Amino acid sequence: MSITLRNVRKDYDAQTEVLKDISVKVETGEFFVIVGPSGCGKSTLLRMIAGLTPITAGEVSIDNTVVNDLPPKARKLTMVFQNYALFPFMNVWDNVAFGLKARKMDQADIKQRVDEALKMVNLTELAKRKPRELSGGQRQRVALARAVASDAKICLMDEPLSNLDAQLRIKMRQEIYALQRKLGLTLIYVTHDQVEAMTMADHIMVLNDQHVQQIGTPSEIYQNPANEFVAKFFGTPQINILNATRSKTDNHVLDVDSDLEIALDEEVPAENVKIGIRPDDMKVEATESVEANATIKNTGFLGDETIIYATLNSGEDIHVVVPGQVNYRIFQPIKVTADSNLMFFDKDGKRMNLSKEAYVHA
Ligand SMILES: Nc1ncnc2c1ncn2[C@@H]1O[C@H](COP(=O)(O)OP(=O)(O)OP(=O)(O)O)[C@@H](O)[C@H]1O
Repeated sequence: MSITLRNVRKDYDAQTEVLKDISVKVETGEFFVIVGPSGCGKSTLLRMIAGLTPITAGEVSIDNTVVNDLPPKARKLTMVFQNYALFPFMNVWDNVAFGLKARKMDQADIKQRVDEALKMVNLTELAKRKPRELSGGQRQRVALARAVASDAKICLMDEPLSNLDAQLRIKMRQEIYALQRKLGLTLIYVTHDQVEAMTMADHIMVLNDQHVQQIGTPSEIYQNPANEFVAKFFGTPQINILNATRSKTDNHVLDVDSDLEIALDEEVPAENVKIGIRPDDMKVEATESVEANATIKNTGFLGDETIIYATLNSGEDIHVVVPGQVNYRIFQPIKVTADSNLMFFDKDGKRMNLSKEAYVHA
C-alpha cells in the first residue's frame, strides 16, 4: 500500500507552525526514513499519517484514497511509537496478541504469530510479565513485537530502537529490515540517527525548518546534498565547510586565503561562496617547505584510519580522515589538497552547481 502526502501543513497554534508544504509519495513495499533534528516535526508528521493528530491543510492518501477524515483504526496500519502505551493489566503475550484477537483471527494463527514475534525481539522468556515489570527497552520491544505480529501492510515506527543498548539496536535494525523485506511492508521510520537512515532506507526524507530539505536514496543524499544543512547532517566526521571569496584578480578563482585557492572552469557567480569537502576527500602531506598551507593541531587514531585536525593558514579549522596510522607532531606544517567531490554553497547554504573539475592548490 502506498502513502501520498500533498501539501501537508501543521500549525499547533498561531505561534507553533511546525510543518509546511510536505509532499511525497511513499511506494508500496518501501523502507522510507524520515530524519531531522529534534523538534523539526518528525513525530508530528508520523502522527498525522496515523490519524492521531489532525492536519491543518493538505491531503494524506493511502493507496489513492484520501484518509484525512478516517480515524486511526480505519487506516489499517500498525505503529511503534516512543511512548506507545501497552495495556498495563495484560501480560506481554496478551499485549502482543490483543490486536489479532480484536480482529478475530484464528487461535492457532494468533499463537504462531505472537510466539514468533516474541522470539524475534528476544522476549519469549518474559511473555508472562506485566509491562510494569519490564525495563524501558523491553517495553519498546513489546511494542515492536506487536507490529511484527500484525498483518497490516503499513507500519509506522517512531524511534523504535531509541531505548535499546548498542548491541541490541544493531541486531534489531537487521531484524526490522529483514522483516520489512519479507513481508513487503510499507514502512515509514522516524529517527534522528543518520547511520540508521543510511543503512536501512530505500529513500530518506530530510526535514528541517518546517520544510522538506531533500528526498532521495541514501547515496544521492550523501553524494549530492541539496544544501549545506543536508551535507552537514550526513557523514561522520562532518563535512568541512570553508568560507571563500571570489578572487579580486581572477573571476574564475575562489580564495580561501592566499595559500589556498580553487580554480574553476567557469566564472564564480557570487562574491562569497562556501566550499564543502568531506574529510576523506582531502589529502595531507608533511612538508617543511613554503608550500605548507596548514598546521597540525591534533590527531586521533581510530583503528583503521586516523583523523587529523589542522588549522589552515587562513585560520579555519579542518579535519581530514586518512587510512591507517600516521604520525604527525603538533604544529607540524602540512600541505592539504582536495581534488575531487568539492561542493559549493551560496551564503544561505543553497547548493551551487559549479564545475566538478575544480581543484585546490597551494
Ligand atoms: N501537542 C502539541 N502542541 C503544541 N506543540 C506541539 C505539540 N506536539 C509537538 N509540538 C511542537 O511541535 C514541534 C515538533 O515536534 P515533534 O515531536 O513532531 O518533533 P520531532 O522532530 O519528532 O522531535 P524529537 O526528535 O525531539 O522527537 C516541536 O516544537 C514541539 O514542541
